Amino acid sequence: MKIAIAGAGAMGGRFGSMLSTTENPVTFIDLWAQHVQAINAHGLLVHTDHGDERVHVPAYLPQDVHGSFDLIVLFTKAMGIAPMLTALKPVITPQTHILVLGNGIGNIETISRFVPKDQIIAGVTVWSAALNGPGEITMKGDGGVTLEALGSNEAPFFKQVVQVLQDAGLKPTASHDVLAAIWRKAALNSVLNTYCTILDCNIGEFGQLPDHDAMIDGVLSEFSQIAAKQHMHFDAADTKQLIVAQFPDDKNGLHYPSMHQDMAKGRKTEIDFLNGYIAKVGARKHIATPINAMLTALVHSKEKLNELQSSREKVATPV
Ligand SMILES: NC(=O)C1=CN([C@@H]2O[C@H](COP(=O)(O)OP(=O)(O)OC[C@H]3O[C@@H](n4cnc5c(N)ncnc54)[C@H](OP(=O)(O)O)[C@@H]3O)[C@@H](O)[C@H]2O)C=CC1
Ligand SMILES: CC(C)(CO)C(=O)C(=O)O
Repeated sequence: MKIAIAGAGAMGGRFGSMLSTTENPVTFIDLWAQHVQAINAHGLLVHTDHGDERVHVPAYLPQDVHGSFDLIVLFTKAMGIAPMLTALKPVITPQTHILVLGNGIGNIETISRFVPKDQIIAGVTVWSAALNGPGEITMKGDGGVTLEALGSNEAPFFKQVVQVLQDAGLKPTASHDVLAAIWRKAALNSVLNTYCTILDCNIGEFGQLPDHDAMIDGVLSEFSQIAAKQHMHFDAADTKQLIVAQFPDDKNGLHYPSMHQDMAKGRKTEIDFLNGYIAKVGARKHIATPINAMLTALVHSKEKLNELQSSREKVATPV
């Protein structure tokens, strides 16, 4: 199976590195030229629980990729999906399947604008990773993948994908209700990613805060109301269990969520696909979602402050 990782940052780097241990050829595709150059020059430097290694996988800018792929694993941010698929149009054929495991609600709808539903495999992952700089990632802790073929889980290609993920040690589980899994993961991210970003802490530290219970319950109760309105299966108690399961150091306790990483780098976050989605639907359907609306406003305010501070620094730096 010819595999491309489109968006070879933290998670793309992790999945590409692990998949490259199987017999299937892997190609990295990323928009960041310096990152692509570093991977091609020295391999991707990967810090793991078992030491450091260099992973040698060819990397390309989207406009330089040729040929076609059986599977494109999308690991851009939610807002990067449409630009990446637009750039990859020439290498997407009717045989190409797109696997999307990124965070947020609405990714399937975005991808459906580019390929028919039966070419999409959707899911979620609680593996974690951090992009340290060009050509270097950290991938520690434990995780898993939940996925479903939007065509049929009985399709031979889907079974092959599950086997390849299994061979790579990525711990896949085939699901028959991936939308419920996506909502559960989005709720987890709307708690962990958002609070850790606002409070500037990692997941283990958040778990030690005396008020973490009330903070979790506030977000999840509004998720429950919006899910019920949309006829979506959502179990707040089960989601809370999954959140609490991330606190130990050997799970994701030492991890700074991807939103925290984005904020630290002065990038836009995925807040509009998480708490922001709940607040937006709440406003449209006249359901009060004050907690998710306030958290969304706080994260957008931090993004704005980053922007103001960096433009002040630019003005202050002599040329
Ligand atoms: N990091 C983690 O531990 C986890 C992340 N996820 C999810 O996986 C997906 C990929 O995340 P992650 O690997 O952390 O991301 P990274 O920032 O490490 O990079 C992923 C890719 O997204 C692009 N990108 C980064 N920021 C932006 C932005 N503001 N706008 C558009 N494109 C951007 C990068 O492109 P460029 O080369 O141009 O920078 C890169 O190709 C996200 O949906 C994330 O929520 C899920 C589970 C865990
Ligand atoms: C690892 C995890 C689950 C932490 O919230 C995540 O999805 C992220 O960092 O975006």
